[in-house]
Amino acid sequence: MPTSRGEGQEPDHPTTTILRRGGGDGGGTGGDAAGDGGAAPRQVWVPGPVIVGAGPSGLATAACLKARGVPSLVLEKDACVAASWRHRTYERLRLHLPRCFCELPLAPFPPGTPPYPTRDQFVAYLDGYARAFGIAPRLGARVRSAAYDAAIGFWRVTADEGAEGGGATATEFVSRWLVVATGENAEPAWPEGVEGMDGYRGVAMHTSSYKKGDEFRGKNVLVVGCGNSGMEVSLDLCNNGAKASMVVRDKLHVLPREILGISTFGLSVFLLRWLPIKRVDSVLLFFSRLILGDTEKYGLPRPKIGPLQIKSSTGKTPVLDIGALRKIRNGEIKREILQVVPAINRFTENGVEFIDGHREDFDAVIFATGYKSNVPSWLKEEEFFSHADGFPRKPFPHSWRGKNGLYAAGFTRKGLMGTSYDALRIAGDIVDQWSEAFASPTVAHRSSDHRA
Ligand SMILES: Cc1cc2nc3c(=O)[nH]c(=O)nc-3n(C[C@H](O)[C@H](O)[C@H](O)COP(=O)(O)OP(=O)(O)OC[C@H]3O[C@@H](n4cnc5c(N)ncnc54)[C@H](O)[C@@H]3O)c2cc1C
Ligand SMILES: NC(=O)C1=CN([C@@H]2O[C@H](COP(=O)(O)OP(=O)(O)OC[C@H]3O[C@@H](n4cnc5c(N)ncnc54)[C@H](OP(=O)(O)O)[C@@H]3O)[C@@H](O)[C@H]2O)C=CC1
Ligand SMILES: O=C(O)C(=O)Cc1c[nH]c2ccccc12
Repeated sequence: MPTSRGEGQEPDHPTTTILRRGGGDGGGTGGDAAGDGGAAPRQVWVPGPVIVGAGPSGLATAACLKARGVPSLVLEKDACVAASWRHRTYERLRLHLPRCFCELPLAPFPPGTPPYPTRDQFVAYLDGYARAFGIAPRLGARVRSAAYDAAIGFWRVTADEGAEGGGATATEFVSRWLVVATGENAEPAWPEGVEGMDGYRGVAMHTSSYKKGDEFRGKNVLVVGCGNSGMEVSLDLCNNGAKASMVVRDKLHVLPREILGISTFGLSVFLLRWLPIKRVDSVLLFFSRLILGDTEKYGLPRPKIGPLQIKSSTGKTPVLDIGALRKIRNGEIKREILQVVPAINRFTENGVEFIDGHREDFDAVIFATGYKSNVPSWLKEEEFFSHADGFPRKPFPHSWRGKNGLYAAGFTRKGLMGTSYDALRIAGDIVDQWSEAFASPTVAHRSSDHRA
């Protein structure tokens, strides 16, 4: 194993070693010198990969590495693992794909888990997963920059720690490998060009902050956006006695969650083994019409291209209906169909003005306008990751590996199945290099000889 030049082991992460502390006090091992205003960040050498993000993708990658004897250091900005699921989803959320497509490698869901696990069951599964593989991420470590240092052949990853207490401490982690696992849904996407939000007297929020419908009982709520979040939040509002209206700005595919008792997703995966994607789309649309009726009649016209083709080319997930469509049909969820972008022109004091000029009062406006990657805000690399959207430039199945030890876990636009694929591929690739490092004196020498 490559050896370190550092002074001592970090107590909570035995895989890391302090190389140098801020302010140039090369000899100290305590935390005293770290984070002095303006001082260089303290440095920690990480023998295995640095993984950014302790969601399903980061945990799965760390577990696959651990199972094959390679340590890693997971950096997580929040105070817990699975923070997106725990803190940025609503209470009644269930996985919309059956559990067999959402399991992470090497660990099935516990017996008794229902076919579509609830959010709390999924979070408990992820907590147990981290425990089972002994993954103890460095929590409260927000990565603010990462760059490859070609001169030494290592990644320099800088994280701010302890920001909650006021004074953030910067630490630079130095590693041969960097796994980006910050997620496709790292930040809420707000529509641009909607003015007047400051003067709006009601509640304006993104679906990532929506928890439950009770708070909106009896209220008039506008949901902007009609993906799975918009549909499910509208349904939850409706089930909790709120009056929901939904902005639908474009055509979309709504599919039943199940067809003939089989999950629509499972059926798709099965059919794709035998048929081209276009034919599978035809089958799905045939059954969807049979089960849901003609969605155009309810103001939800379908795009010309099929749902799986759209998912595969743009990443846009079809809506898997869990009951909202019936509410739309019954008029319990009102549609504000507006084909123009942006659909809302501006906020008024008590509601919104739509692009066609009509105004309506709303007690709350919930943006279900999706998410974006945050990779461009911190990764100083543009060959593998696109700066425009923060995704790898190459689509699945080539999206997992870049150059110089850079990897992406969970950017396949294929949900948790994509996460498992990435984790296994990435771990396999790093394990091969790790084994070579043991065998080859050159690589081992290069690692151990590094002085930051
Ligand atoms: C509401 C919702 C429901 C979904 N349901 C399903 C489903 O049923 N089935 C399915 O297959 N997929 C589903 N998805 C897709 C979803 O993206 C994945 O399921 C999964 O959460 C992706 O895991 P991840 O680890 O890649 O990202 P995340 O779970 O988002 O984890 C990323 C982690 O990185 C951390 N992080 C971000 N930036 C930094 C930084 N700069 N420094 C340090 N840490 C950072 C975050 O705090 C977070 O903990 C759903 C998505 C949403 C939004
Ligand atoms: N139960 C579950 O498992 C759930 C899973 N999810 C998953 O989470 C991910 C994110 O889903 P979601 O949050 O719905 O995001 P999506 O990106 O899937 O959907 C965003 C929606 O907002 C619309 N939109 C964006 N900007 C505007 C605007 N300015 N005015 C009007 N409409 C706008 C989009 O329209 P357009 O299409 O025209 O761009 C689209 O309908 C998906 O992968 C989804 O499948 C989400 C909820 C529940
Ligand atoms: O939940 C999501 O958004 C997913 O990405 C899961 C998913 C991947 N491919 C699909 C095709 C149809 C519906 C959901 C998905």
